[in-house]
Amino acid sequence: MTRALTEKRLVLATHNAGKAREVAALLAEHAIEVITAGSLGLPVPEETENTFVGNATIKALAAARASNTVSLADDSGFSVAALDGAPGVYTADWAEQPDGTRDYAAAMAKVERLARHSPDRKAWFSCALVLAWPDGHVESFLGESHGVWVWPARGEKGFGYDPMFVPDGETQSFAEMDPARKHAISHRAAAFRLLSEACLPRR
Ligand SMILES: O=c1nc[nH]c2c1ncn2[C@H]1C[C@H](O)[C@@H](COP(=O)(O)OP(=O)(O)OP(=O)(O)O)O1
Ligand SMILES: [Mg+2]
Repeated sequence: MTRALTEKRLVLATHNAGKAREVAALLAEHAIEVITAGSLGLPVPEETENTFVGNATIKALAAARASNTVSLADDSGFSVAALDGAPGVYTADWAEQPDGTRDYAAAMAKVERLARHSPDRKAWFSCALVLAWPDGHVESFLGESHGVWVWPARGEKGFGYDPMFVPDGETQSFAEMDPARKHAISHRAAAFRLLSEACLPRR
């Protein structure tokens, strides 16, 4: 049985500020407040699964158990058809530098270098959203946004790989468009729509 989300506050189990901003905005539309994992000093669990839903489940359950509060995790990534779906669940790893910081310009350049020889420019973002309760119950949702990768990367808005992705039917990259536009058509918005249909009681 699907479990409804009746709480008005939940823990957002992410340490990524770009994601936190987008998910908090989606929740605010339903008058749900967010407690950040950072403010509770929650540990960053290892993402050992090979699916987005698997890794989001690890992060959501760890936060729910540690905080004794219903928690929402987002695991997401960028996939390129010519690379058989890579970097996929390893999207964050491709940006990781030896000193632990992330360099997205370098990560995007790596994608371009490996994919430039293929005429197939199809790419997509995926987002798994998992809600977890302290008793171990979970609800999972997967959203995608399909389009093409472009080079050179363009735009300053958004975060991560946004500058090299143009969704189908759009001319601007995710990093060029108004945040409200990304918000309406993104993988994260698609997953959130499913979550909201399944778990958010209609008022
Ligand atoms: O809308 C997006 N626009 C651009 N890039 C994006 C997007 N959504 C995810 N991404 C990238 C960021 C990160 O390189 C990877 C997710 O990795 P992922 O492990 O899920 O998140 P994370 O480590 O940044 O934060 P955390 O695990 O604490 O939630 O995909
Ligand atoms: Mg992560």
